[in-house]
Amino acid sequence: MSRPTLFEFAGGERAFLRLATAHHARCLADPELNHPFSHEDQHPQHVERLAAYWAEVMGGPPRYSAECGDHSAMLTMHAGNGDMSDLGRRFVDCFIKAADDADLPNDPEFRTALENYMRWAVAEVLSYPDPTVPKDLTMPRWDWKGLVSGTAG
Ligand code: HEM
Repeated sequence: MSRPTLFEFAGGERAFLRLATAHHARCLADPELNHPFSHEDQHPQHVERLAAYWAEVMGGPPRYSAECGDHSAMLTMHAGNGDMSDLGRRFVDCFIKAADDADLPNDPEFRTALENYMRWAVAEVLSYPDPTVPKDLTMPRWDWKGLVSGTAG
């Protein structure tokens, strides 16, 4: 029998929704991260979109690509903000703690894969301090061993 994807192992869409909800709550509670997340024009479905994005990266259905946008659009949304390394560290920290809040499986290999993904993903977001992001970057796919396919960042 083949090993489940990280998406399946986490518990599927409901688990990712719990993770994104917990992560967003932690971002709002952070004294620095709450600023970027406190704009009035915040997308009303931000948490659902974030959950769909992470789920797709971890082997879930391609809902983000089908309904929300592509990887280049996601990076463009974060680009052009100069040095965000402090926010990036805080973002990773919130993500690690949110995995506990959301009751994701406590398996050490699973948690390491999640953490490695988020460190990699934040580094990619931070690599665009200027507004220009290449078009048509493919969605990354992350598995137990790391990056399987998609942008090399
Ligand atoms: C420095 C760290 C980060 C900050 C401060 C940040 C901040 C934000 C903000 C302010 C939004 C827009 C919310 C809205 O108006 O709806 C957003 C959207 C989003 N972010 Fe981040 N983000 C960070 C890192 C990341 C990373 C590393 C990922 C991916 C792993 C990510 C994935 C997304 C996605 C998928 C959306 C929703 C896009 C959509 O609505 O289609 N973010 N982020």
